[in-house]
Amino acid sequence: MRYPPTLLIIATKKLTAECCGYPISIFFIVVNEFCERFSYYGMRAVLVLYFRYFLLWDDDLATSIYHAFVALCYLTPILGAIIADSWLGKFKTIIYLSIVYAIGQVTMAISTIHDITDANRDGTPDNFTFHIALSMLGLILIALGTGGIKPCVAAFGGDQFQEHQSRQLNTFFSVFYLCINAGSLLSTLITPVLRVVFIAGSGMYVKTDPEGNIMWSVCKCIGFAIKNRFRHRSSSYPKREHWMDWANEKYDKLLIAQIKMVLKVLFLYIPLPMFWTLFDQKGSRWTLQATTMSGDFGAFILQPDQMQTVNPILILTLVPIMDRLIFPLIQKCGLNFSPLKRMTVGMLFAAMAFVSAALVQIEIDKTLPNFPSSSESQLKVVNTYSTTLNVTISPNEHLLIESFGVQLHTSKHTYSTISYVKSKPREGKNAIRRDFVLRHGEQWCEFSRKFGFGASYTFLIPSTVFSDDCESITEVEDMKPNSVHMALQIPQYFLITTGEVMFSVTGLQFSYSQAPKNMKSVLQAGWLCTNAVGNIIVLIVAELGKLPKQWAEYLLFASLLVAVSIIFSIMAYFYTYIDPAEIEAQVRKEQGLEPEEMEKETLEMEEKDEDQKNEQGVKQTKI
Ligand SMILES: CC(C)C[C@H](NC(=O)[C@@H](N)CC(C)C)C(=O)O
Repeated sequence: MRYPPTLLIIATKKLTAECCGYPISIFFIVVNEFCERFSYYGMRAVLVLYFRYFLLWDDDLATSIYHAFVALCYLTPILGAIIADSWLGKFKTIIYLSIVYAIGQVTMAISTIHDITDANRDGTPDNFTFHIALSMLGLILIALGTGGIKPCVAAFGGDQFQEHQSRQLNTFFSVFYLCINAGSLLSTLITPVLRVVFIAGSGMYVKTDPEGNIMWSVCKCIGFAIKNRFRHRSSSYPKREHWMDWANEKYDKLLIAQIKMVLKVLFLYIPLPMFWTLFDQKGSRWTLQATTMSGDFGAFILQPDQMQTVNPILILTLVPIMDRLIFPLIQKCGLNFSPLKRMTVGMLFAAMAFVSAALVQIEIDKTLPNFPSSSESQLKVVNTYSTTLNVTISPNEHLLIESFGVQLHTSKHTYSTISYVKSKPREGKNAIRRDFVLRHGEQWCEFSRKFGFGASYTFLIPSTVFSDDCESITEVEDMKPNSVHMALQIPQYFLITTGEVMFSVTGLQFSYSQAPKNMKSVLQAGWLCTNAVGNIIVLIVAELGKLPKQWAEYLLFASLLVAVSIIFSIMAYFYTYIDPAEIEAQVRKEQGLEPEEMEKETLEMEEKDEDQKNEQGVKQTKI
């Protein structure tokens, strides 16, 4: 059916100002995302330290609450999407939830002021319950804010593009991802929150109206289809093409078609959390791995947690390389590297990253001392006597003996235990050189020592220490310095980030392109939920305990992801890419309805193209 030209020129979609083919409003959206991620990652970077050193929680509790918070941040997008798509629209949802977000950050900041409850001014809060309650409230508000706006911002960005800007729309998601990572990278350096920028662009946005309580209608429609199917379960009723067609009696064909599209994509998401389970271990297992490595890069010393910044740095370089070089090259070679294939390859890269982490771990394990197990004891014997002594230890097969510094002979002599070390010093601590000053009344002496990262030392101070100016101090190396360099983690970071570019950037884009117009935020929320589930899996694995050997755990995760990627590739094989707008137009046509304004515009564009092709030079004006 063709429409008369008078109808075709009715374009109600707001005409957006363009720059290099992109709507100008996009600028405000990507800057907003930059600021939001800046604020989020800036706070997240110090969260575990806050739990550990301010609230004085132990490592396990701090890690669990941290992952629970991250999971909550990626679950709340469902709420944000419902509010946006059914009630407020994306623009207002972003504004209102940003306010919630800002209140959360302020609450969190107040919770860190220990003076509030430190009545005796001893530097320690007197009422931990107050600080814990306030910080939990702050975190919940932040999770609501960040999670709530996250699915809307990506979808809102996508909404700014018109039909003829599909190439720019794809690039937008890459630029969007670049901003996420630039924001997270810079947040470690600077802190102001500049979310005002988003409101500044208000007049330029295409603001699509929410279409009523869409989520409620979706739930009712699905519920009805299931009930109706059950009622007609007898074989005497003819089968229908899709189980959602059992809602035909009561619900609009268009809504049913839209639900089918969303369900198809959500089904495809089922195996995806496994990718995030591996990806999010950068912040936990990989950082712990880095604590047993040397961060001495000569010109600078890298702390284990700083190693994580390699990820956003690599994103900033890899996204343009992939977009401009690798993907076009693959296309030129005639290979069809479709979005779902990219995501599968992304998963395989993440699995390879874990194999690389396992290899590094094996190297590290070779350098680690033998720590006593629960059925063993560790004994250190230091001979400070002037001659060699013979030490006899009664036979005991469970005794693990190590001697340090001075000679130890096992024969007949008593020995003394100096210290007991169960693990490597945390966070790879130990500065390169330390100066010590020993004082006793008026007497003092000074000495200086060079230490290795992750090493542990004992100093034996004899009674003659002040008379020989600290010369007689004996240094005992309890534990050797970390000898495996942190640079060895770079390959695993490179592999996981390459995987991320293929998986995450593509997933973001795919979720937008396959969603019906009124459910774009919902699918973005579904996509973000895969991350939440991934974090919950990390939580469960961390709580259930791990394999005795860390490298084996890395290999287990790698194998699981390979298995999941095979399942995903099979599911992807049966997935047919759709153009939601086309399907919606077709259903409308079948129902004898007028095409939507958007579609009129599409038709207008098509008309234009046709006109140009025919070289008729007929110009159409939009009013
Ligand atoms: C897509 C999201 C689940 C995660 C995304 N994260 C990243 O882009 C990371 N490379 C950032 C890095 C600092 C961990 C996000 O939107 O934050």
